[in-house]
Amino acid sequence: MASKPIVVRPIIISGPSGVGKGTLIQMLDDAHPGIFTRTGETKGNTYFYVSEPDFKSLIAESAFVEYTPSETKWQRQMRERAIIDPRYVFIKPPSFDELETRLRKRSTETDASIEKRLGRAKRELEQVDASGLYDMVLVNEDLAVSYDKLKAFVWGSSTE
Ligand SMILES: Nc1ncnc2c1ncn2[C@@H]1O[C@H](COP(=O)(O)OP(=O)(O)OP(=O)(O)O)[C@@H](O)[C@H]1O
Repeated sequence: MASKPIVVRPIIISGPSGVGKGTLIQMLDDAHPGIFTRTGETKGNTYFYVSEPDFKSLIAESAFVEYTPSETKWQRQMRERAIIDPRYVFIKPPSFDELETRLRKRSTETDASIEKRLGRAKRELEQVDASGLYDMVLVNEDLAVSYDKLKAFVWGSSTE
């Protein structure tokens, strides 16, 4: 008897900069090495940063299979094309002030960069509820509670 194919549904975790995505993903990865990220996949190694002029040149050279200026638009395109069927999680901060506090405490950005990230976060947060895109919207207040909720979603079907 032929065995049933295993259907793997990727999980796309998004949310404003500084909300705690990396922290939560790291916790999942530590608990289950190799399932969520490949060994050796790290920021600054797996991702490549280019300047805006270089990015525009690459677009002109058709170097990308796909690019988009807006995350929401990209996620909508993914859904509509239905090539893969990911589950989408959006991580929200408990408040905008708390997001700012986390970004400042992390001390990885200049003030100008923090302002830019906060401006973008405001626009992203305004779109989330109306977008209807997300299978789970998780407010990352207490890290341990958030991790439990994320785990329940990843391994089960909880949408809370
Ligand atoms: N629930 C939480 N309560 C308090 N601080 C938190 C919580 N979750 C994460 N943090 C802290 O907030 C900061 C930002 O977290 P993190 O770097 O994971 O954000 P990110 O969403 O991955 O950001 P980016 O998209 O810029 O990489 C870190 O210093 C992290 O320790």
